[in-house]
Order: sequence, then structure tokens, then C-alpha cells
Amino acid sequence: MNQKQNKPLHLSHAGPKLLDMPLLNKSSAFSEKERLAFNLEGLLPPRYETIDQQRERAYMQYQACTTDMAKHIFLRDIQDTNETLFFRLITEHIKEMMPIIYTPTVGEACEKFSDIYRSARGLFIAHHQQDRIDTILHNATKRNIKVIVVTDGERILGLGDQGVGGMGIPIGKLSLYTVCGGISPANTLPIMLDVGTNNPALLEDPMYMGCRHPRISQAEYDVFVDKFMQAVRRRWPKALIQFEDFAQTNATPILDRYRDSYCCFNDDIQGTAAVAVATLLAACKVKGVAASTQPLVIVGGGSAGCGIAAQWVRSIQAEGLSEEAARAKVYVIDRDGLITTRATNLQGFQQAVAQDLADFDGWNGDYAPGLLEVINSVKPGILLGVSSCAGLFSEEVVKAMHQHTAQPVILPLSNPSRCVEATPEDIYTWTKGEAIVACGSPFADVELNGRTLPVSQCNNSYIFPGIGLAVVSCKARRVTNNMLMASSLALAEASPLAIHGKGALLPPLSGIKLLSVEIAKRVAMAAIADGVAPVRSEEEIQMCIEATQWQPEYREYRRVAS
Ligand SMILES: NC(=O)C1=CN([C@@H]2O[C@H](COP(=O)(O)OP(=O)(O)OC[C@H]3O[C@@H](n4cnc5c(N)ncnc54)[C@H](O)[C@@H]3O)[C@@H](O)[C@H]2O)C=CC1
Ligand SMILES: CC(=O)C(=O)O
Ligand SMILES: [Mg+2]
Repeated sequence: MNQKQNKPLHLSHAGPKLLDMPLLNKSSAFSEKERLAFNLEGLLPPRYETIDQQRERAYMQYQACTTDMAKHIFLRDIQDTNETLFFRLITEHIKEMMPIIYTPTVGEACEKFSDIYRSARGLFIAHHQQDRIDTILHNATKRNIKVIVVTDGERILGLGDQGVGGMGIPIGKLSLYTVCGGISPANTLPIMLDVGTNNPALLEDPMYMGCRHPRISQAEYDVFVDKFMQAVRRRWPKALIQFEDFAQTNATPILDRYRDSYCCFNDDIQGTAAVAVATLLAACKVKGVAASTQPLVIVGGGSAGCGIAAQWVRSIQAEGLSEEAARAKVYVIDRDGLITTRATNLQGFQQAVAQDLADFDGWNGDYAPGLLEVINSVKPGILLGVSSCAGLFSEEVVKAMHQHTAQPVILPLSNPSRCVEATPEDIYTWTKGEAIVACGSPFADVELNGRTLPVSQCNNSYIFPGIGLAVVSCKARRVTNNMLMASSLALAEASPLAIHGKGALLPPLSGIKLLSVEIAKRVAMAAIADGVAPVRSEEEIQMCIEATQWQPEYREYRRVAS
């Protein structure tokens, strides 16, 4: 426990009200002295329990749930009743429960949000409330907010517009800020900006709990988001704001608008880029090749794909390539094929990844080359998918990769599991176990010809908890490209396969909290070097991080007069 948690907490709340406060509730773990002091006598069964006894019971109940959705609902219920117990349980069973509170099950939970809704969490801010945002922020049940994850629900994983149901994502991401990064749940706030939905099934669903109208116009939207950002600045001027699962048309423009004036980042653009670059650097080390020698093909030229391209270019420039030469190594393919300078329908952020067809060796067609044509022409070492298009990496595509490269790196990163471009089992089978594979959602290890082939989960969840921990503990004012690159390097250096020549490409989830500390230290140093955080020594950074990290332990309570 950090020093603060070791000290008794002085409270004026008492009686049933205390049991209804998820951040403070200890349930059967209230001691005799506390039950007397807080008027809890008779409200609980007589036996006093430790948090681990409570955890054992909760795990028994969890195991009795017969579907992943039932398990998700069960865990969310605990979270809404007793946050300390929730985090104790998840921490103890992280590998088993992360797929339940995060991808893939959180995707289904967003789709069924209104059907499974139980109790209030976070803030819902609807467009028609745009002049009362300050009041709404003051209504939050938590006061000292340091990390906000906000969505408008328009691009939830690869599942499209989920309207108000998108709230499942900020809730899940913030749970990981605590489990993986050690940020206290008292300091986190999920926010859903309800600007309507263009999902016809939701608009017609009698259970749908969001605003029942199509998404508002772009002009209204921009004003609304701006009012939200300004209100957050007034209420919590130092909070880190993570933009999550915004649609392509809004994700980059919002980031560009606020990144220099707010402490914010877009997880799908920047967090994904950081984890993908880390994974690719580790894979290149495993292959024994310089990253700058490996042509990279990215399928899905949206927020994630173009974000990855941009950070990969910066990363291989560090190996001595000019920006032009680095860009020439990255091929981004969208629905209409390779993104080229000839395309007339590109979004602003896609222009930086456009290839000049004149440089495209051997190409004579009058249309943009497709995936197989690019692979056969470029002979890439790496293929990465962020298209949300299940099965896009067909046997022919994967075998073409393998034909040109003995050990192809193939990363189907789309979420949730059902959107994956190819399953790891298929990729390993088609490449005789020679590919290096990682996916966005969790997949079981693959057994092939007597070998066990591990499948790492290349997900931004490796990155954002460490970024958050660095920002909160070292008081960073911005999230810079160098901070993101620092997180990539720290993660790449922790790759078991790259270090030991065996094991998984990315570190195990069991050590994620320690890994987040390592990532946070490197990120904090980059923040200091960039002049966006107060200068501190490495020792001081370590102390700040330790003092910030919250543990799922109960504190002693002492009663004070209200
Ligand atoms: N593993 C991870 O950590 C992360 C994974 N993702 C996943 O990546 C996917 C994309 O996310 P965003 O880039 O934010 O979405 P986006 O909507 O901005 O981009 C998706 C792009 O894929 C393109 N696309 C669709 N079908 C295609 C096809 N058949 N061939 C080529 N391109 C095609 C679309 O035109 C679009 O430009 C989602 O499934 C998301 O869950 C996103 C962020 C993090
Ligand atoms: C992981 C994540 O952020 C996504 O799939 O959108
Ligand atoms: Mg996301």
C-alpha cells in the first residue's frame, strides 16, 4: 500500500449510505469498531471477513455464471457495489477476467448496453444539455478526477455506431487504468457524449436508453465537443483526457484541435500506434533484422492504420532513414486498394501515407493495387490489419506473405475477436508455424505439430495505463510524440521472445503492473525532456509513481462529525 492508504480515512457518512458508496463500501470487512462507529450494526451478517475471503466467495459466484455476458454483468455489479473488492478480484485473475471486462466481451456489452443496464456509473452528457455541462460535471460522484476516458460511441471497436452503449468502453478502459496502471478508481471518470445515433436498430429499440435521434450535424458537434472540453478544463484543469472510439471523421480532427492546448491523447490513433510499434520492434529483433529494412503493409487506412504508419515512420527514421525514405517503406491499403497520391477522396490525415504510383515497382494497372498485388510487388516483412474486416487475411494472402519472407510478421489487430482479419490458428497453419503473430483481442495459444505457439495480445491496453501513470504521478501537462515513442521502446525491450529467444512476443499480463511502472518511468523522462513536466531525477520519478499507485486494500475508517 502507498503511504496515504496506510493512514486511516476520516469519514462523516454512516449507516446504509456508506454501504451504498462503491468507493468506500467494505461490506462484511467492516470491523467491529467500524460497525459501531458508523451505525452499521445489524446491517451486515455478523462474521467479519477479510478482503480475500470476500474475493473467494465472489470468485465462486463468478464461476457459477454460465456465459461470458453473465460474467461481465456479475463483475460490473461488484464494481458498482464495492470497487476495492472488484479490483482485488480482477487483479488476482487478470488473465481470465480481462477478456470479460475488456475485449471481446465488452463489445457485446456495448451492443446490449440498454438491455443489461443495472446502475449508474460515470457521466452521460447529451447534446441538448450543452448549456449545463458545468453542472453535470459537478454532479459526478467523484471529486478529484485525474483521468477521463470519453467517447461518443460512433466507432465502438469494429462494431460501428453503438450510440449510448459505447459507454461500456470508457468504463472498461478505466478499469484497466486501475488494474494495470494502479491509478485509484477515485480519480477516474468515464464520460459518454450522447449526440444521437445513426444505428437504425438502436433508434427503433424500445429499450434504447440514449437520445433517440440521428447524430447531430458536424457544426453542432464541433461546438458541443468544444463546450465539453472547456467545461472539463474549468472543473479539472489538470486531468488527462483520453479520446476513445470516435469515428474516423472526428478522431484526428479532435486530436489535432486539442493536443497542443490540453493534456489529451487519442488511444486509437496514438495508443494503438505505440503498442503496434513496440510489437514490430520486438518482432524485428526476434527476426534479427533492422526495422528500417522491413516494408510494412497496413490494411485499414483509418485512425489506427494511419496512426501506426506515422509512428512507424518516426521509429525507422531513428535508424537513419530520411522521412521520405521511411514513408516509402509503409504501404497503407483501404477499401479502394493502396492509398496513392492519385486518390481524390482522401481525408487529410490519409494524405501523409499516400504512395506515388510512379514509384510502385512493376505496376501497370489503371486502378490502385489491391492487397495481394501489393504483397507480391513489395514483398513485405510485416502485414498488419486494422480494417475491422473479418477474414481479410485469406489463405492466399498469408501464403503470399510466407512465400516472400521466411518468418513473416502478421498482426491482425481488429477487435473484438469476431472482427479479426485471420485467426492465429489459421496463420500458424498456413505458415507451418513460422509466422510471428499477435492479435488485438485475446486468443488461445495454438498447438501445431507438437509445438505450442503463443499468441500475444497486441492491444493499446499495454500502453495507456503506463501513459496515465506517468502523467498523473509526474504532473505532465501534455502527451507528446516522444512520450508515446518512449512507451513503445519500454514495451519492446520487455519482449520475452526478443530477450530469451522463447516464449511470447509480448510480456505476460501477470506482470502488467510492474511493466506499467517501467513504461511510466520512461514516459515521464520523455515528458521532462520535452519540457511538459516538472524536472525530476529518476529516483524522484520512481517515488512519485510509487506514491500514486493504489492497491486494492481496505483502509481503516474513523468517524468524524458531519
Ligand atoms: N489492437 C488494438 O489495440 C486496436 C485495434 N483497433 C481496431 O482497429 C479497427 C479499426 O479502427 P479505426 O482505425 O479506429 O477505424 P476506422 O474506421 O478509422 O478505420 C478502418 C478503416 O478500414 C477500412 N476498411 C474497411 N474494410 C476494408 C477492407 N476490406 N480493406 C481495406 N480497408 C478496409 C475502412 O475504409 C477504414 O478506413 C477496429 O476493429 C478497432 O477495434 C483500433 C484501435 C486499437
Ligand atoms: C483496443 C481499442 O481501443 C479498439 O479496438 O478500439
Ligand atoms: Mg478504441
